[in-house]
Amino acid sequence: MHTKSAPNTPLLNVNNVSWGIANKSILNNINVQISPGKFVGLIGPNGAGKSSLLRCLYRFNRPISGQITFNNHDIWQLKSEDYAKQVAVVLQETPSQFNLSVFDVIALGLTPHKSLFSSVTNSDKQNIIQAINTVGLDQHSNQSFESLSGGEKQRALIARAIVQQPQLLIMDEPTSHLDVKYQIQVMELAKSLGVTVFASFHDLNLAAAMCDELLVIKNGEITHSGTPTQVLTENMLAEVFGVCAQVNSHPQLSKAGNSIPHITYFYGYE
Ligand SMILES: Nc1ncnc2c1ncn2[C@@H]1O[C@H](COP(=O)(O)OP(=O)(O)OP(=O)(O)O)[C@@H](O)[C@H]1O
Repeated sequence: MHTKSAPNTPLLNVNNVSWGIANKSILNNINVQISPGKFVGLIGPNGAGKSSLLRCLYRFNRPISGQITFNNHDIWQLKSEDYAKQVAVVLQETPSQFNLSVFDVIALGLTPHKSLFSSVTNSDKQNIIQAINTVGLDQHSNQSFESLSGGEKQRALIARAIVQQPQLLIMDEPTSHLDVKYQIQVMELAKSLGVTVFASFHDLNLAAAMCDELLVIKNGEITHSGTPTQVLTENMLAEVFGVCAQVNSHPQLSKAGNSIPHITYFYGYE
């Protein structure tokens, strides 16, 4: 399946999706539309349902009701390898990659595109090397993946996603263990790929700077959506996150020339 969606058709459409476990409702009637080429952020307090929703999108959680379509196809009707060709996932916890080298981990991005016994071609190798260079890991290509720093691991996983050539990149708090430089670097790298990205964030200022649109989830329901300026208001921060904050404009504009909201938190308020 390689159909591209028309510019105004959502790439991903989440229609009235609910999910829960053992009679506990965790996601309630979620409606989300992600347009092609957008960088969309998912924010919300701990336990709000961010990972649960993202897991529904990469078919780890099967919704109890509702439908998720990708390019107008129900994702549960697609063959798993077809969906894996189109959707790459970068998670917060790096899965153990045994003793694979950085090169080998990045080469795993080819897996959905290869039949069982087909070998890595010269052009595949060139694509892998190019992805390694893009994320700045050329000096680490033969190093074992496990020995990389946290930020280098996340960059290697993004390189794996680049090799996979997906239409949609899903990222679940991919920067939460990283220092501030790597947080910015990993997100800017994801943004530079030019693919549609749906990512969850805890750092709301980073989300404001990176995202075209934000969705807020609380208690398993989407409560706010829109541009960062529309969503990141002092009222929303008080209602949803329970914090007292002031929202100003960041001194920089976004690459598209839009104002970027910047949050200053106040301490000592209940
Ligand atoms: N497999 C599961 N079994 C039982 N409860 C679950 C399961 N998955 C999620 N939950 C519960 O659902 C709620 C939402 O969890 P989820 O991980 O989606 O939240 P989150 O917004 O990603 O949180 P955080 O910001 O803390 O990572 C939590 O109360 C969590 O304990």
